[in-house]
Amino acid sequence: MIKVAHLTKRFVQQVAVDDLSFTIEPGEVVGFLGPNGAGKSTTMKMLTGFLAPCEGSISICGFDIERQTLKAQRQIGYLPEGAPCYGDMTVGDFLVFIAQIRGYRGQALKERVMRAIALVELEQVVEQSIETLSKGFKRRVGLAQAVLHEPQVLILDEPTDGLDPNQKHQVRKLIKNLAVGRIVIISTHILEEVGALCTRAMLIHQGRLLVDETPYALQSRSRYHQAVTLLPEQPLDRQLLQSVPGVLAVEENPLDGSLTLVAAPGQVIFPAINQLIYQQGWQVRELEVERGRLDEVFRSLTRGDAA
Ligand SMILES: Nc1ncnc2c1ncn2[C@@H]1O[C@H](COP(=O)(O)OP(=O)(O)OP(=O)(O)O)[C@@H](O)[C@H]1O
Repeated sequence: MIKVAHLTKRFVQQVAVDDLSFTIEPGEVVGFLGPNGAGKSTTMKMLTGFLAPCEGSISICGFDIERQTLKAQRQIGYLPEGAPCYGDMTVGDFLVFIAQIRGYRGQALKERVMRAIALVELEQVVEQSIETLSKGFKRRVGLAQAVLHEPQVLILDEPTDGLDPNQKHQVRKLIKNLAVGRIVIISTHILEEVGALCTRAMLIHQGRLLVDETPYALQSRSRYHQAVTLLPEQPLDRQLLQSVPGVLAVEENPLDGSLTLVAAPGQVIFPAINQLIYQQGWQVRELEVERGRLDEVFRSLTRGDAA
């Protein structure tokens, strides 16, 4: 378990982290969200013991990060932002080096390195120098060093930043596999990642914890929660659509000519819309219900508008 109480970090110019408190249980995958400069990386650096807090306490699996730093750090695998590695080393040599730093020798070292290589599927590049790898493989090498000692806690700073969609998919799959029974904290600017990967979303803004809930609950704050979007094959009677009970607004999407019917808060409009389409005999090519738009929720919360 991770317990954070009243965590605060001040730099000369500003407060980067401002009185954060939370606990995280094994099995949780927590997404740190927030605009640039929100304090996500600073929080991660304090969680991993690389930066001392000004105030507050952090306990990692029962070990205090300031008083029992090494014991706490043994529980943690950390992928820093950008995943710096030694570029001129081969992947294999780098992982052996990390295993040695972690205190492994002989057969145990060999086994750890082999297991990490297998876990993040690095077999084909073991002999290659790190600087010649694609971004996706570099990130995987970063993940391999983070999981080598099989830590209970994984802290991953923007693990899919800059990757192409295939690589993103692969790294997310890896993280999901690694998450079983562990605590995983990732920071990300990619909102879809939160829905795809996380069991819990923590939105940090100006160093403060603004929201701490499931990704679904976060989506439900959207104006478009339960909205129905339809792509008609003919012009539809908008007034009729607008008059359906629970419909708050009808919006046209000029890019594809589809219509989005916004539901009033707490209303479910899909069945009534579906019925209306059937009754009127309208030809509709696509019809879908939205869970909500995370980018809109993110913007409204971090700009201070009501969500
Ligand atoms: N070593 C430092 N010295 C002074 N200020 C710092 C230092 N590290 C971070 N900051 C400041 O603290 C604030 C929080 O930075 P942090 O890197 O934690 O944000 P972030 O949420 O990770 O941002 P991003 O999404 O851009 O990575 C920023 O205003 C940053 O400029």
